Formats: sequence, C-alpha cells, structure tokens
Amino acid sequence: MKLSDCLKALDIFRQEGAGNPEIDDLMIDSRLVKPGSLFFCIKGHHIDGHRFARQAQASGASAIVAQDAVDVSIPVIRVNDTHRALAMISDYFYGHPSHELFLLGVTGTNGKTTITYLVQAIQEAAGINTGLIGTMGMHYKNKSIPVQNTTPEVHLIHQNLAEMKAEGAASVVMEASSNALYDGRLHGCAFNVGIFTNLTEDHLDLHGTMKDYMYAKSLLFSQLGNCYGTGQKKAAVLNVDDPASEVYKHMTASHVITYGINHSADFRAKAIKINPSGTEFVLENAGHSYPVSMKLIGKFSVYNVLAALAACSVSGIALEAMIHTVEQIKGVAGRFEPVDAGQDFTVIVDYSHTPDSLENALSTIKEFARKRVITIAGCGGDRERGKRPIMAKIAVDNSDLAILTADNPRTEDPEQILLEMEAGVTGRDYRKIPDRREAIRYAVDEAESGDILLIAGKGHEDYQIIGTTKHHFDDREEARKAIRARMNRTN
Ligand SMILES: CC(=O)N[C@H]1[C@@H](OP(=O)(O)OP(=O)(O)OC[C@H]2O[C@@H](n3ccc(=O)[nH]c3=O)[C@H](O)[C@@H]2O)O[C@H](CO)[C@@H](O)[C@@H]1O[C@H](C)C(=O)N[C@@H](C)C(=O)N[C@H](CCC(=O)O)C(=O)O
Ligand SMILES: Nc1ncnc2c1ncn2[C@@H]1O[C@H](COP(=O)(O)OP(=O)(O)OP(=O)(O)O)[C@@H](O)[C@H]1O
Ligand SMILES: N[C@H](CCC[C@H](N)C(=O)O)C(=O)O
Ligand SMILES: [Mg+2]
Repeated sequence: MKLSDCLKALDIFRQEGAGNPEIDDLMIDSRLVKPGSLFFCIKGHHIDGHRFARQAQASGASAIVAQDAVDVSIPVIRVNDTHRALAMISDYFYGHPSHELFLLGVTGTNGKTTITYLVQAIQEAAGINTGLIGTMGMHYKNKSIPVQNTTPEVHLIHQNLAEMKAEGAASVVMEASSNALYDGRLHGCAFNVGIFTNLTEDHLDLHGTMKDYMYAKSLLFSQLGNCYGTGQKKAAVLNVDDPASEVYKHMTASHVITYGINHSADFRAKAIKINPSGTEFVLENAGHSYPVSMKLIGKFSVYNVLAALAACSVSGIALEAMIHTVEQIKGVAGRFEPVDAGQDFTVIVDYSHTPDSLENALSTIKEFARKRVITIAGCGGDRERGKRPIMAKIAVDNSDLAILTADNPRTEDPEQILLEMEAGVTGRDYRKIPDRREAIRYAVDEAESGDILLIAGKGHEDYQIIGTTKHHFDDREEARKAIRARMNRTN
C-alpha cells in the first residue's frame, strides 16, 4: 500500500519530506524494521521510541510516524499521538478486520483466559469458526502464535484479526487487559460483546488506585454499542455480584446481559455443589432451570461458565447445546490443572497470581480437602508490590503448610520480594525457599497420603524470568520430577 493510502486513515497530520513510498508493514520496534516498513516512534513506559528513528531509517524503513521532531531524510508523518495514529492506520492497513468479525472482548482481574477458551469451545461446537487471542497466545485452527502480552500491540491485533478472517474465522474472542485498554492497544477494534469478570486488586503499579483500575476496564464497555441499526448485535455481559458492573452498565450504550450467583440475573446459578472431580449447579435463565454437571472445579468456574453462556447467547446458540459443550470441557491448561504421576496425594497447578484468585483457589480446595493443604506461592518482580503481603497472608492463613518462593523475579532481588511478602504474615508458621524448584521438591517430600498440594502463580507458564532472561521452568514438569524422585527413593 502507498504511504498516501495509509494516511487516508488519519484526519489530522502533517508530512515533512516529500515522497510516497510503498509500505509493506507497520513496525514499532526498530530492531524488527525491514526495507519497506512504516516505523512508528512510540513514547513508551521506559524509553522514547523517537530515539530509534535513525536506526529505523538505516534498516530500510520507508517512512516514519512521529509526534516529536526526528532527524531523518525519509518522509516523516507528524501527528499529535503516534500510538493513536498506529491504531487508526493498522485498522485501515489490514482492511478493518474487526468490523467483519463477531468480536468478543473479556476484561476483569481474573477469569479472562478461561472464559475465552469456554467461548471458543461453545462457538466452535455450534459451527462458528472462532479465533482466540490471549495470555496463552493467538490460536486459530491448527495455528498458534506466541504473544508477549495478554493483549498484543494494536497493529499485531489488526494483523492477526485479518489473517484469522482470511482463513475463515467468523468470530474472534480476545482478552482485553486493563493495561492494554489504558494504553490504547484496543483502539479501532469494533467489539460486539464485552464481558466483565470481576475487579479485585492487581496492577496498581500502572493504575495507581482501584478506581482508576476500574475506569481502565470500563473502556471496553464505552467502546460498545454506538452504532444502532447496523445489523451488528452488541451486548455488555456483566457480573451482577461485582459492584463495578453497576458503573459499567451506565457506561455502555449497548444491550446489557447479566450473570451471577448472589443476585437476580439473566443467567443465574443456584444449588452449587463442588467436589474433587467437578461442579454441579442449576442454571436459571428466562424462567427455566437447567441442571449442569461439569468437570471444571470451583465457584469461580461457575462464574466463568455463566459469563461464557451469556456471551454466546448473543449469537443465538441454543442453551442446551452450550451446556452440552461445557459439560465436555476437561479444563484449561494451568487453571486448576491436576498433576497425576501416581502419587497418593493431590497436586494442583493453578495460575492464581492475585490475592482474589489465590483465595478462591484455596477456598475451593477446602471444600473437598480431607487432610492437610500445602501451598506454594510467590509474587512476580517488576509488578504491583502491594499484593505481596496480602498474597503471603492468604497462603499462610489458609494452609497447613505454606512455602513462599520465587515467581518470575524479573529484575528484582527475589529475597527482597520474599521480605515484602513476609511482612503480611503474622503468627503462623511457614517456610521460605527462594529457589522454586527446591520449594516444589520440599513440598512434594512433605506431602502425606490424602494431602492436597497447590502450586500457585505460574499455571501454564513454561519459564521463570530471572533478570531479563527466560529460563525453561514448568511447575507441572517440576512436580512430576519431584514425585518420581520421591517414589524412586522409597521403592
Ligand atoms: C509496562 C508495559 O505495559 N509495557 C508494554 C509497552 O512497552 P514499553 O512502553 O515499556 O516500551 P518501551 O520499552 O518503553 O519502548 C518504547 C518504544 O520504543 C521501541 N524500541 C525500544 C527499543 C529499541 O531498541 N527500539 C525500539 O524501537 C519499542 O518497541 C516501543 O515501541 O508496550 C509494549 C508493546 O505493546 C508491550 O510489549 C509492553 O509490555 C510489557 C512486555 C509488559 O510486561 N506489560 C505488562 C505489564 C502488561 O501489559 N500486561 C498485560 C496483562 C496483564 C493481565 O493479564 O492481568 C498484557 O496485556 O500483557
Ligand atoms: N472468575 C474468577 N474469579 C476469581 N478467580 C478466578 C476466576 N477465574 C479464574 N480464577 C483464578 O484466576 C487464575 C487465572 O485465571 P485466568 O487465567 O482465566 O485469568 P486471567 O484473567 O486471564 O489472568 P491474566 O490477567 O493473567 O491474563 C486461575 O488459575 C484461577 O485461580
Ligand atoms: N498477566 C500477569 C501475569 C502474572 C503471572 C505471574 N506468574 C507473574 O509473573 O507475576 C501480569 O503480567 O502481571
Ligand atoms: Mg489471561
């Protein structure tokens, strides 16, 4: 596409330097620039991308988009906000893919990934080809593309939506992280359905206060429903048991569908029974009751299923068919995933990396624990610090034995993170084992017949980030190795 065509996406800009080069792709990282790239200078959280304009030119960039002056000899498009221009140009460059897809976005502190998998499974079973974008990558048909972010950068979103559409997707379900909503990574995405899970403490390093965190998430709902009469169905799917829904309800111009357990809702679960191999409940919808018996475990899983059912009802899929699909789902990788290597105690790997999710995981376990509960927990480095003492307290107070350890210390000192966690622990005994591998071995060796060991925080992750290096590390593999080693010693 010619530069002048790309610029049709912008209403306000100024071109410095003559020329109308061909644009082959859109880039925000100078290290990835190729001949023909249009390079956008983004002011990031850490670095100002304008510093790399010359490097982009040296790598063959055709033109630059910048909000500040840059010293290059290729055409420069000056705009007020480069990131916004990136969103507008990407949407145009890739042919407005989100307008032709049934696009669902999921926001909330916990449950986003799980709900995207549920929605994809329900829609696929109903014959709606569905792509997925989220924490565990971008997936469509047999293709998987790894991601750096739960919600990728805006040009990657539009590019991948276009590819999914070209390969036959009718719908895409994606996670809308608060960081991404706030940073504008979802600008230009025409969502049909916005789903809200819950709002509890996380990411206050970026958002500052819970109120600002709540408003960042509201951006998904204010993007919905401003185009009546287009034939596009739109709905906000809100959790009535979370007070933030009351705010979001007023922020969307679209239809609202509610779900919940504690209050009256369009999709409501009652008579919930949790056991070690699944959960049963009665779904109430439009005056009818439907028994549900699923393999997913816990009250939080009931919330996720209600959200997915409510969201998929927008496409008109029959409720009985949706329930049938949900009942077949075995689980989502790293979310309450059992590890069975023939041991006589239970091991559960779970991606609970927030206070609320850890509390939920432990309260679910308590529903069926007959003997001791052993918990391994850590907190990520270069992430919100306020949650550290809270998570440590939850782990220690709700376990017979808690082991505090490292979880992606990144550029922070793991010992310092542990000290901040320990500040929240009062009066009860716990162990501190900074090396996560050692912590897992210790816990496995301590476990006795019938105990439950929860390894929290990393779920599906197959790495431990130390400094800026990703080392291979998988809680499920480590648990298996530790169990085998223990069995070999005792045999
Ligand atoms: C703190 C934060 O949000 N960072 C995101 C942000 O990067 P940044 O603002 O730090 O970028 P920067 O390093 O300052 O660089 C500025 C610009 O210079 C460019 N650059 C930089 C170096 C160079 O040599 N050449 C060059 O061109 C960069 O490509 C960038 O365009 O923009 C990048 C591109 O979109 C993101 O990948 C990056 O996510 C980092 C990896 C991250 O850890 N983000 C977390 C906090 C996050 O967003 N998490 C949420 C999930 C949360 C949840 O699920 O609960 C997510 O959606 O992933
Ligand atoms: N509805 C829910 N309410 C509270 N906790 C939940 C809920 N669903 C899942 N969890 C807990 O949160 C963990 C993470 O779940 P999931 O990956 O689905 O959330 P997420 O919102 O995608 O997280 P991330 O912000 O890292 O992308 C799970 O392992 C489980 O412990
Ligand atoms: N999406 C979350 C994932 C946290 C996972 C945990 N293992 C950690 O590294 O803190 C984040 O980026 O904050
Ligand atoms: Mg996720």
